[in-house]
Amino acid sequence: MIEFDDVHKAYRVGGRDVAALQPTRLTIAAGRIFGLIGHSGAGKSTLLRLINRLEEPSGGRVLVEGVDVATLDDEDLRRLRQRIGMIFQHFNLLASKTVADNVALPLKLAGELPRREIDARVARLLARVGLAEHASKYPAQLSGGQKQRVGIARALATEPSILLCDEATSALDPQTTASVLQLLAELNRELNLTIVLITHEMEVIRRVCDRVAVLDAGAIVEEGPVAEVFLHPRHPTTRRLVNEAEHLDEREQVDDFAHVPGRILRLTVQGEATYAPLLGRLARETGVDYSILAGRIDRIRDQPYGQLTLALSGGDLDQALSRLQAAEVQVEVLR
Ligand SMILES: Nc1ncnc2c1ncn2[C@@H]1O[C@H](COP(=O)(O)OP(=O)(O)OP(=O)(O)O)[C@@H](O)[C@H]1O
Repeated sequence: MIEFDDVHKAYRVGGRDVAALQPTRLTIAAGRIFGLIGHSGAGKSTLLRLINRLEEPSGGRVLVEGVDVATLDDEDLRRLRQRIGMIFQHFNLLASKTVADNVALPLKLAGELPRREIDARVARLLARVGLAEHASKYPAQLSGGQKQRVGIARALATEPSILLCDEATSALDPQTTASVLQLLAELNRELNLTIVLITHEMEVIRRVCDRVAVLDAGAIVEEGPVAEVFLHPRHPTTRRLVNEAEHLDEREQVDDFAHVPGRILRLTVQGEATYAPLLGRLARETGVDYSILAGRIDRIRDQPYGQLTLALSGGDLDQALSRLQAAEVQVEVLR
């Protein structure tokens, strides 16, 4: 578990303090994938780097597995960092070393394992991330996705319980992003690894995270289970981030529907109910007509969900609304 207990951070710039993180309380449960999202400059990297003390807090306490990281001496801090792996947007691999030597590096620096065991662990890790045949290549000979897999193998070399991901997929194309996120989700399950990832893309959060915190101007403005935050965003920044992911413009959408007659509703369905023949039945039983104005059926991590914007007209509208509510559909009346 990682806890932020009233942690704040200001950087000293040109003789004055610039606040990067407002006093923050946050708990990140062990074994889960926790996402931090926000626009550029929101304070995501600062928050992440406080966990392994790459940044020192200006106040408050950061607790990792119950230990206040500020109290650690150099030796204990070194051990903490072995338990916290980290991967980066631009991979940070050493160009002059082979893939295998990059992965072996943290183990050589730790100086705790004999050469034979290091080699065996590196081979195991490279096989796990799908790079067994690339062990003696150099980073320049790899694709972006392969480089990030090397980064992941290196981060896992010291068998950490926590993995910090700093915009780990931001330099990758969508397909490669999906496969790297899939790998992170598998590692989370196999190793019971706690993953904290930062991103500016809601899609990344939707695909892999269990919980999410939204950062805006150095403050957490919304925090909760991904399905809750993604499907029912409350803060304007969260709504903007969700709309960016959906390629929607909230204002435009309302204007688009101005000429559509009837009541306009947004329906949200989660789990197996997503696939139920809901609308046909509703139309038959209540006599309402429906038209679908916008919608998406997809998954949040492994859970299906559907979100549809509908116009309903004719028939018994009140009965239609109460039937929808009874069918475990969340209904928002937009107009
Ligand atoms: N070392 C530093 N010295 C001075 N100011 C800093 C430093 N690091 C970050 N800042 C400032 O702190 C604020 C938060 O930065 P941070 O990098 O944590 O945000 P971020 O959300 O990770 O942004 P990005 O997505 O652009 O990396 C910004 O205003 C930034 O300019």
